[in-house]
Amino acid sequence: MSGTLVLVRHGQSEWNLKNLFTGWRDPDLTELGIEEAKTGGKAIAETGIKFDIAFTSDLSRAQKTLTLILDEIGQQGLETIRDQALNERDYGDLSGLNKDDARAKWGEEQVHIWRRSYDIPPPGGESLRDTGARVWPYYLTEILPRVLRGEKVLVAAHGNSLRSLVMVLDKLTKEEILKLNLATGVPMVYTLNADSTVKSKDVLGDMSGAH
Ligand SMILES: O=C(O)[C@@H](CO)OP(=O)(O)O
Repeated sequence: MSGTLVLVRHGQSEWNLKNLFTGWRDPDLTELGIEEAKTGGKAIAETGIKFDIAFTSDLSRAQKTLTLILDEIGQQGLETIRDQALNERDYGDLSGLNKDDARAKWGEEQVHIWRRSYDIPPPGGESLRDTGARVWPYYLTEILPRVLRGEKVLVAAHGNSLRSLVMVLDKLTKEEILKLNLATGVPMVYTLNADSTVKSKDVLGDMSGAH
């Protein structure tokens, strides 16, 4: 029996809007972010999926996005597990800095490497590989077994914690993951085979504007 896994990045946060590195800091959603979460929820509602459980991180922007989605799909009160294993990549010393100021200081290329490379961490923070080293075991032990039992599972998390998952699910190389950006509030619907590989992937929205 194959279940369903829906991954969604939180809606725009105050610090996304201000163009600040966020990581484990905890800004709220913006008005636009609230709308994005609702739009993502409406898109899920159209599929008719009813979830058995939801997972989210320890950070408000992901938790609020989840609440807004659950409102839209009429599943308020769904059992939800919060865990910091799903938190955003820790941006270390860059947390709270403006991304354009960082480019001016360290150069466009270096900042892109810190933001999107697989194994080069920002100073004092986590690389995508480091992030995956906590997200992936959590997925394997807590989330995947439920999907393989046929449950429908919703995960509301973050740009880079989800990139680390998508990298493995979609079998992306280090080069391919460098180019992958996830849009805020756009759900990705996966069905899995019994061997845990991906059977289908459906993106409910537009990822092309993501940066
Ligand atoms: O600041 C962050 O924590 C992340 C997500 O917003 O930014 P980036 O897209 O640069 O990895």
